[in-house]
Amino acid sequence: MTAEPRTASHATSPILQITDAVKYYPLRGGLFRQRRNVRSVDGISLSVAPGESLGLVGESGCGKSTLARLILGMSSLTSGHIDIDGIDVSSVRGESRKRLRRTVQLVFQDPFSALDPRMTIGRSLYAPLSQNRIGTRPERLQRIIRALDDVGLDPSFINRFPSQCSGGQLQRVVIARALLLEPQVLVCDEPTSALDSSMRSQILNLLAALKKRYNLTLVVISHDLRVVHYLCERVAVMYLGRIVEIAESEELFKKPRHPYTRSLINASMLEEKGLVGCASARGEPPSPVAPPPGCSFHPRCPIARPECARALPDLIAISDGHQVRCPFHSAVEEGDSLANRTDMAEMR
Ligand SMILES: Nc1ncnc2c1ncn2[C@@H]1O[C@H](COP(=O)(O)OP(=O)(O)OP(=O)(O)O)[C@@H](O)[C@H]1O
Repeated sequence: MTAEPRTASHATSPILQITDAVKYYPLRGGLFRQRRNVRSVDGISLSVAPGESLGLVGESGCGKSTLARLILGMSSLTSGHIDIDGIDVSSVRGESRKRLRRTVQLVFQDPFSALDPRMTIGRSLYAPLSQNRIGTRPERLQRIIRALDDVGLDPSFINRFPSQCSGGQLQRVVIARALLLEPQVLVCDEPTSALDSSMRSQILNLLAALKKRYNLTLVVISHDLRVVHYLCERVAVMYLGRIVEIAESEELFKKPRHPYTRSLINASMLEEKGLVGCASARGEPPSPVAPPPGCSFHPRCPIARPECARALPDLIAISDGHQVRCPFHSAVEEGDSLANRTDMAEMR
């Protein structure tokens, strides 16, 4: 691995600004037909600088993909505001939706389902260019060849069908398709979870190199902490629709301050030792339909006190760029940290 993936860039104004984003899905039915909601995203505020990479981590169901869909304008906000490069994502229609597509693109999790098996790679790549009326036919072909070259594939892939490609090659095609409209922001939802470990490193290296070459802003969603540790300058930890901790990647993995972040890191290290299936924190995550009162992590928290059940703690700044939603954060032990592990180096 040669590229230096993580470099900080905070001086400029944000390209992505999320302000108090809420997404509730109404639940119908139930015994007394009462109105209830799944609180998928429950008041998230974030800003991401141009060229920065932000990781979103948390257990399954914490709202990572919902937040990604909101950023991409694929789902509407219940309340709050999302702005990408001056585009108000919540009110995009017609031409501004096209502008949004040219600004932010999604790298899908599963390359096998992301591409139509009946279409050649060339036709799959041609479609977004013709839909957005970009260039003449020869210019579109040139763009496709350049995008394939960017991801390390030669022009012969234009005539191949997905079934004639490996999983790693297909993920490269998916990344090429995301790059075709020259976006500034790439949202990568579990970009390597469908790949084996050797392919995973290659795709991570490719994303890091592309970020550097095109000054891309990355929002990386992953349950694999090593992926965000490798690719991201900052990491936000989500629990039940809220951010519980956010910090520069190195700081977060060396000095996690929220008990939930600590337990995620512990679980990640146990999984690497082959103890798969171990819970990241004791018990199951509570239902997002009826989250516990106060701090929603308190029923599973090893350092919970009676007052944790009473009021939702604020996200408080404990050092420059490091915020944590726990007033008892100083009781969280540092212990062994993911950032100190030698096997983290193997990702590079
Ligand atoms: N369309 C929907 N209707 C109702 N509930 C939904 C919908 N989409 C997501 N949810 C619920 O919102 C919560 C957050 O889901 P989301 O997929 O965003 O979590 P996640 O962190 O991305 O999980 P995973 O890692 O498993 O994809 C879950 O409880 C999920 O069941």
